[in-house]
Amino acid sequence: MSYDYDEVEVPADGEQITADDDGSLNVPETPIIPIIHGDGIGQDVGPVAQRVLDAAAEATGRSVEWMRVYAGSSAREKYDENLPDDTVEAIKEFHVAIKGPLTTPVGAGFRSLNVALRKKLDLYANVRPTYHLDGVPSPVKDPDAMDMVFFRENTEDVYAGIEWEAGTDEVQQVREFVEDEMGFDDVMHENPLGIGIKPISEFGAKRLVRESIDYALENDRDSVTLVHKGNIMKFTEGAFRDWGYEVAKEEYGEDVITEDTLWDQYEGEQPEGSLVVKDRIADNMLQQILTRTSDYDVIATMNLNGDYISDAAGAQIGGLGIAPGANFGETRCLAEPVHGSAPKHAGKDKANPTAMILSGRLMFEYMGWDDAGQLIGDAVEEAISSKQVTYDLERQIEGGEKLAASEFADAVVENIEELA
Ligand SMILES: NC(=O)C1=CN([C@@H]2O[C@H](COP(=O)(O)OP(=O)(O)OC[C@H]3O[C@@H](n4cnc5c(N)ncnc54)[C@H](OP(=O)(O)O)[C@@H]3O)[C@@H](O)[C@H]2O)C=CC1
Ligand SMILES: O=C(O)CCC(=O)C(=O)O
Ligand SMILES: [Mg+2]
Repeated sequence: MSYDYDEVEVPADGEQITADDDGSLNVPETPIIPIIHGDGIGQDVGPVAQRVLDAAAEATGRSVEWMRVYAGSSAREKYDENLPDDTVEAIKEFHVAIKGPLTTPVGAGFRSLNVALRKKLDLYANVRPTYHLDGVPSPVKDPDAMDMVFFRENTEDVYAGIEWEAGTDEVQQVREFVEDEMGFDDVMHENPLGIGIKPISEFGAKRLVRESIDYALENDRDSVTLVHKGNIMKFTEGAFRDWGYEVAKEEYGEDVITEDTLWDQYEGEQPEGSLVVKDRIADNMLQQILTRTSDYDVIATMNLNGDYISDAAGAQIGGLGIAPGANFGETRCLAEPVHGSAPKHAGKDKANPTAMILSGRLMFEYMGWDDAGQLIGDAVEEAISSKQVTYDLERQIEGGEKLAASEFADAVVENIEELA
């Protein structure tokens, strides 16, 4: 196969992951995997996570040929742009990739490159499994009760970036349309004001909810909860809830029961092996994850709610340094931690690489490398439970040994070699 990239060097060794028409992946023993190290602490956690993933691959008789691709500051240096076509094309072509965080300026400047990647690659499900690792300090009494998997719609909502800046002709045009043509003539305060639009489609909602139910059924989970603010945003978040229930009722037959049916037919006692689909209003849900943690399992929600709730849930299992994630589309995966580029900690070799390492675990699992994934999880847990931790956990663990990001990765690699 020949590739036509401007700046990306395709490794001479290694093979491409390919996909069949039925959506199954063909993963060679030496796959080429694109990696974006990321901005800010991405410079620290990206390369060291790569080292841990190498060790796990090697310990299970495989190897990864990494292919550096660029976005954010690294792309500005190489290409003088934020998100080169090379990067998008490489991830498209090679199917499975991993990235560190990318910085987005607040209030002005370019739009999120993270969102752009998800949209351009149609990675519609942002999946964030949130579970407690042995030995990780947590602000809650029973951190093990947190074992949720967040499915966040990744391509629409106010996150899609349809908005107009205060003082522009465009915002005035939209204002006049909304007031004069649509009849909302007594709703907005006087200028200056900014306006944004929140698109939520049946297509987007249904494919996300479908993905979450499939996951729940395959993994013997007890429930999928649709999280929305549909009492207020009736035709967007309320519609998401309604479309979600439609998928559950129309596409899964008796495999799935709704919470209403659970009460009407089973007096609230969930039948063994069943999957219940329920819904909760988003503000209530943010307290329920703390007060009734074990009642929730798989969560399906829209882009902005999913962003907020996954950081909040991450705090319950020890903070953002620990929380992994991955974006999925048809035959594609782009793994990335929940956290951002944490600029104040950048370049100090101190940020916790666990979230990036465990995102790599998700990527390996997507590739069918479950044994390598398990090894990574065990090796990380072993390091943390023996109190070898980075600054974020050390400040909460009595007698903890504070390690640099690279030293923590060394400890995990050592554990991988011992456990293998
Ligand atoms: N997917 C992506 O690429 C994302 C990008 N971003 C972008 O990142 C930038 C910074 O965002 P910000 O709101 O500060 O959120 P961040 O997630 O970058 O950081 C917030 C805080 O979380 C803690 N933290 C985050 N990551 C780690 C880690 N690996 N190890 C230890 N602690 C960690 C730190 O807390 P403390 O200082 O208390 O130790 C840090 O100050 C923004 O430009 C934002 O747009 C944000 C989220 C996701
Ligand atoms: O794109 C960004 O800068 C922020 C995105 C974010 O917070 C997230 O996806 O969790
Ligand atoms: Mg976020």
